[in-house]
Amino acid sequence: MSQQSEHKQGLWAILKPVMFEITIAMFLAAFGAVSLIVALILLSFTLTHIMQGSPLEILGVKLDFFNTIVVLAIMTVIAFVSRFYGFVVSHLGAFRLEQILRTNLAQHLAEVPLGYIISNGSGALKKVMQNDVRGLHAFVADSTPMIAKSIVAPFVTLIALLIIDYRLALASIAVLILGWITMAYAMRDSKVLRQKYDQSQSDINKAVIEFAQAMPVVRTFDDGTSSFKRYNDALVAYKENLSKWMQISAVPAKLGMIILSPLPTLIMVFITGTVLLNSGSLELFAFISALFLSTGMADAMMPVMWLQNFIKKSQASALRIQEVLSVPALPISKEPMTPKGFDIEFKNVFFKYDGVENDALKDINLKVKAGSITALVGPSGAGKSTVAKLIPRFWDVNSGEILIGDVNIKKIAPDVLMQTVSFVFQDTFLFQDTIYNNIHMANPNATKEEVIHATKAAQIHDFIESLPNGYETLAGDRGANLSGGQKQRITIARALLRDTPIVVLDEATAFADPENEEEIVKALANLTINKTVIMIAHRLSTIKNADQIVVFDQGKVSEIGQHETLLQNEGIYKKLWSNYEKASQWNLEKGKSHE
Ligand SMILES: Nc1ncnc2c1ncn2[C@@H]1O[C@H](COP(=O)(O)OP(=O)(O)OP(=O)(O)O)[C@@H](O)[C@H]1O
Repeated sequence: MSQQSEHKQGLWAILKPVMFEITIAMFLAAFGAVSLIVALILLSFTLTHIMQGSPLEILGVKLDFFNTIVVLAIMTVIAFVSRFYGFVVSHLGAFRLEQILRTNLAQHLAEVPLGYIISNGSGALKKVMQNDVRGLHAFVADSTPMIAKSIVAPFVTLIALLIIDYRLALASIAVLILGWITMAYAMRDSKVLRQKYDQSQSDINKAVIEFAQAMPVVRTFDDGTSSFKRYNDALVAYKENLSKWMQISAVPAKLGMIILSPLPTLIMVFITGTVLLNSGSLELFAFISALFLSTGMADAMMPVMWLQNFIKKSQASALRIQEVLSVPALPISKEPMTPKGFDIEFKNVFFKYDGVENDALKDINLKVKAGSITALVGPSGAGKSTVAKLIPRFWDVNSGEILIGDVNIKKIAPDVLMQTVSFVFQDTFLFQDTIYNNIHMANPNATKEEVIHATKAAQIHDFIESLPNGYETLAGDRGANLSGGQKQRITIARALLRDTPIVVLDEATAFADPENEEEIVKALANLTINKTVIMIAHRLSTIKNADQIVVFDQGKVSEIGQHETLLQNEGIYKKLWSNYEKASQWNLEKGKSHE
C-alpha cells in the first residue's frame, strides 16, 4: 500500500476494487428505471387505443384493460426486482470495500513509522478507520444505484419525450430549468455558509468532548461556568449560523422544491398539451404519454440535490483515507543484517520532526556499551525522549546513523529489531482483554510459569492474585481499575517476558507514588539485569549509579560522564542535581511540617 501515493487520488480511485459490483448495481438500477419508463409508454399506448375503441394488439394478444394491468404488473415486478438486486449488489460491494479498506489501513499502519501514529494521535486515525470507511460504505451501498437512476431516468425520459413530441418535451424542461434556477439561487452562498455551519458543528463536538473529558478538572477547579460557557457559546454560534442560512435560503429552496415536484410539470404539460390537442396538432397518444413521463422526470431529478452533498462528503473521506495510505512505510532493508552484539552507537545523528523548523537533535554522538546502564537527563524539551524513540525506529534519522552491534538499525529486519529492543512507555496501553493475555502477548510462546515468573519479578503477581478473577480479570478502559503504578508494573512484566537484550525506559518512574516507588524500582532492577539499558528518569536519585549519564541541552549532548565526575564539571548536570536536591529537601521539610 505504500505505493498508493503514485496512484490516482479521489473517490472513484478508492472505489476501484469494487467497481465490478458498483457497475452491476448501477446497471440494475438504471435497468429498473428504464423498465418503468417503458411501462409508462406502453400504458399510454394501450390507454390511447382503449379510448379510441380499438385495443392495441401485440404478438396476437389484445391489450384490453385487464391484459394491460397484467403487463403493467409484470413490468413493475421487473423494475422492482432489478432495483432490489441492484441494492443487494451495491451492499455486497460496500461490505467488501469496507473490509478491503480496513485491512489495507491496518496493514499499512503496521508498516508506517510508529512515530507517525504517535504524532497524529490514535484518535484521528481511529476516525479515519471508522467514520471515513463507514462513510464510503454508505456511499457505495446507497448512492451508487441512486446516481445511476437519477442520471439515466431523466435522460431516457427526455429522449422519449423529444421523440414523442418536442413541444411537450420543451414545456416540461422549462419547468425543470425554472426549478434549477430557483435552487441555484437558494444555494448561492452555500459554500461559505456550509463551511461556517460545519465549523460551528465541529466546535460543538469539541466543546462537548472537552466538557465530558475535563469533568474531573471542572468539578475540582471550576464551578462549571467557564467550560459550560464554551459549550454554550458554541451552541449559540451554531444556532446563529443555522438561522442565517435558513433566512437566506429557506424561501427559494422551498420554492425550488415545489417547482421540481411532479405537479407543476404535470400542469404545464397538461395546459400545453390541451392547447395543442385542441388546435389539432397533437395526437392523443403523445398527450397521454407526455403526461405520464414528464412527472417521472421531475421525480427522478430530486435525489440529485442530496447526492451532490453526499458525493462531496465521500470525496473528503476518500482523500483522508488515501492520505493515511500514502504515508511512506518504514523502509525495510532487502539484505537484512544481524547485529553482532548489543552495543549502541549514535554517529553524527541529526533529527527533525515533520513540520517543525528546528532540529530536535543536532549532531548526537554517543556510545552505549552492551550490558551497561545509560541515563539520559536534561531540561524539558532537550531531546531525551527523541533519542530513546529513535532506537526502536519510531522515526528514522535525517542524517547520521544509529548502530546496534555495529549494524545500522535500518539494516536490521524489523522483527529482529523488535526482538532486540523493548520500550517501556510512559503511557501504558492495556488491551480490552484479560491481564494474563495482556502480558502473554509480549511472548506468545511463553508458558504460564514464565508469565508468572515475569509478574513476580515485576512485583505485580501478588496484586493480580488478590483480584477476584486473578489473571482472568479484564484490563483496559472498561476493566479493572488499575493505578498508574500497577499498570506500569504490568508493562514491566511484558518487557520481562519479552526478555530483549536492550531495554529503553521512558520516564519509567513518573507514576511512582511512595507506595509504588519501591516496587517499581525493584521491578526495574529485575528488568535491567544483564541488559543494555537506556533510561530517561526525572528522579535523579535513581540514576546516580548509572554507568554513564548523558546530559542533553537544546537537542545537543552537553556532557557525558558518571555522577561524581559530572558534579565536578560545574555544568548543566550540577545545576539539575542541586535543583533536584533542593526540591527533595523541600519535600522532606514540607512532609515534616505536616506531621
Ligand atoms: N511528535 C513531535 N512532533 C514535533 N515536535 C516534537 C515531537 N515530540 C517532541 N517534539 C519536540 O522535539 C524537542 C525534543 O523533545 P523531547 O520530547 O525529545 O524532549 P525531552 O527532553 O524528552 O522532554 P521532556 O523531559 O519534557 O519529555 C522539543 O522541542 C519538542 O517540542
